[in-house]
Amino acid sequence: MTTPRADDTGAPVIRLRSASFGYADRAVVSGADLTVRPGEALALLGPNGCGKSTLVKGLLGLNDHLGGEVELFGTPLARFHRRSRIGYVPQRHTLSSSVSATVREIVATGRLPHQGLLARLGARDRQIMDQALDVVGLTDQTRQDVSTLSGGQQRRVLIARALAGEPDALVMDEPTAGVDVANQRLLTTVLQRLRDRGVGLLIVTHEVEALTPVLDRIVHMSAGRITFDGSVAEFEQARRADVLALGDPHHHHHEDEDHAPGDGRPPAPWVHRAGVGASGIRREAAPAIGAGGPARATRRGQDG
Ligand SMILES: Nc1ncnc2c1ncn2[C@@H]1O[C@H](COP(=O)(O)OP(=O)(O)OP(=O)(O)O)[C@@H](O)[C@H]1O
Repeated sequence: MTTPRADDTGAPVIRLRSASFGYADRAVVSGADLTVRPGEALALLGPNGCGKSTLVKGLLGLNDHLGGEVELFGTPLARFHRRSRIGYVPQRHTLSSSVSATVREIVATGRLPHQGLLARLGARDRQIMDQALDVVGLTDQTRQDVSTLSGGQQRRVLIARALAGEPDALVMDEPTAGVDVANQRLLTTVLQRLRDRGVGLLIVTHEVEALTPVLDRIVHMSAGRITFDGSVAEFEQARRADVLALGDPHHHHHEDEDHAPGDGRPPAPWVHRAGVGASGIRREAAPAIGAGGPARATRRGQDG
């Protein structure tokens, strides 16, 4: 039995149209248009606090969807239930030191959606887990308690867990943070292989250089808005021309730099997307979303 690696209908794995996300009705990300197709790898860049994590969590239904449309594999977010098709590596390791679990046990949870209730791990499950542990370089640590691992090793456990789920799309929030160069390379090779098999990849990162061989496109955000969406070469051009006010991708800025006011620059010619380029790069605070009523945007898919 073979599992299809990409959506049969050819629908984008992720599609946002003018999507807004936030917390408790405060929009942090506004008017985001973004499409990830099967076999496409995108990096999402931008300064600290611009809303990258909010965007990726939002499209997974992990915070408030305040406007616009979100579709996963062609299905509106509110009606999407095949969660196991999307692997998610959250930002910062969330493996609590108060929970005692081995590396293998954590990775095994990645197989849960593929098992029946109370089902035991079969030979195939074990094989996939072994492969996942191998590609992140943790084969020798499988019996170790995760609380004894370094931050970078814990990130690799979370990556292995996501890989063990055999997802058709992978959303990763800074997967290479704290991971040494050798393992970053390993991860890049794995991501390349997944992409070639039709898996769609959306990767939030501050370390785009390590991932460049995998990437089809780079998306850049600033102050809650997507300000660039283009090829790696176009991004490099834009960066060299300094038309995006990209800043230093490694720069960790302070609280008060968040949502910097407009810098008055003209819209970047590199911004390909209709609606961003056409209206220029908007850097002012996002308009209040949902002012027309309490409409929970998560229901939009059903309403219209
Ligand atoms: N759970 C939350 N509740 C309320 N506000 C939040 C929450 N998480 C993030 N925010 C706010 O949303 C804004 C964007 O944060 P987000 O984490 O999405 O940025 P980011 O681009 O991923 O930053 P970084 O590169 O530092 O990870 C920030 O102003 C932050 O304070």
